[in-house]
Amino acid sequence: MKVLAAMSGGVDSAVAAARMVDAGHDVTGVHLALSRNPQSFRTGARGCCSLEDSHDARRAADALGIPFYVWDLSEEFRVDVVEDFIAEYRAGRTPNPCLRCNESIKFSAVLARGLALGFDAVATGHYARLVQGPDGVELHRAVDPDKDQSYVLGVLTAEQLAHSLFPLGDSPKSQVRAEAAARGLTVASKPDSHDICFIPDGDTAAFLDRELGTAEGAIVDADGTEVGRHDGAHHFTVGQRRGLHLGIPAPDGRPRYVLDISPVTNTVTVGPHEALAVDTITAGRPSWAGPKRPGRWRASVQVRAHGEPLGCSVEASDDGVRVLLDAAAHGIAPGQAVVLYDQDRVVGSATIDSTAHRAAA
Ligand SMILES: Nc1ncnc2c1ncn2[C@@H]1O[C@H](COP(=O)(O)OP(=O)(O)OP(=O)(O)O)[C@@H](O)[C@H]1O
Repeated sequence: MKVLAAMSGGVDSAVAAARMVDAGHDVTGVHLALSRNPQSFRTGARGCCSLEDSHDARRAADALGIPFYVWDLSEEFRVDVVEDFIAEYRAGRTPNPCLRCNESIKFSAVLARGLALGFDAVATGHYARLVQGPDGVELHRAVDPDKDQSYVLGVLTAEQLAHSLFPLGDSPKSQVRAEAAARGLTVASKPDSHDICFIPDGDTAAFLDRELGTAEGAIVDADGTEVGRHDGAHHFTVGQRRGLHLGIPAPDGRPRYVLDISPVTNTVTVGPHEALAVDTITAGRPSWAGPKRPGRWRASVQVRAHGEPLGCSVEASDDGVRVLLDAAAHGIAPGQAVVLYDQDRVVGSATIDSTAHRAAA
């Protein structure tokens, strides 16, 4: 097979590419330049699009003896990932940019280019497994639960999965690092990336302040009483407890959590933990990793990256899904994805629009 290995300059994608070479595929490495302002060698700051990363990816490709290219997808990334991220916060929602990047860059723009150039598949260092099932290729959780990235891959369609390869899904991270060292790859000890790649200093609030500006507004209790002030509703996420700096303590002395963000009135509503309880999720922009299931069916749902799977029933329509949780859950934020699983297998995903409590309806 002709395989395009997406090489970030990190240890995972270097080992993924190496395994593709070992498997006898005709492998070409590609590094994506995603930022117009790559971090300089002098700052030492690291993002997925820094010059160091591009250099590391090239060195890994050289060590593997494979051709290597850098593709500039910074405009697509700016529009589809960064602008979407900013717009979502502007709308009072909490986006997941890694998921959007997988959806529109790595397995869309890159895959489309790769297929047009005669490649059969894109291989990445994501931790997830592809399993051949009765209806085609299935996406499953990785064996290493701490590294499992099936949630951020939950947006991939059956068509995209058919042209994807995840060579690391069966391996624990420790094994991947040891393998990189044994192969003599210089990235073997490079630290894992954690933050949002286009915010390398990790200060999301400052990034959003620069993009959206600051705007003072009210923090109110559920009955509308003002209990504090904020300087930008985009600093908050539904379920957040820290950083509220309420002027007036709650009468019962218990902590308050963000219940709702209204961008129209620039108001943040807070309340006690139990007021966060919801058991019904309405989500749009659905995508299906296999055939869409009619009627009401059982699944487990993950509502945030690294969240626990929750038992639920699902009703799917053309424009979204309704998820009926078996038990109420707390802090489910609009803008995040619901990823639906059948055991370890991803069935599909959608983006949370609203939540409700059936008993309160
Ligand atoms: N700038 C990039 N260019 C090419 N591929 C990339 C880039 N960023 C990420 N990828 C691909 O997406 C995969 C997952 O990206 P993620 O940001 O989660 O990296 P990671 O788990 O830290 O992996 P790595 O150790 O390879 O950086 C990478 O393993 C790689 O295959």
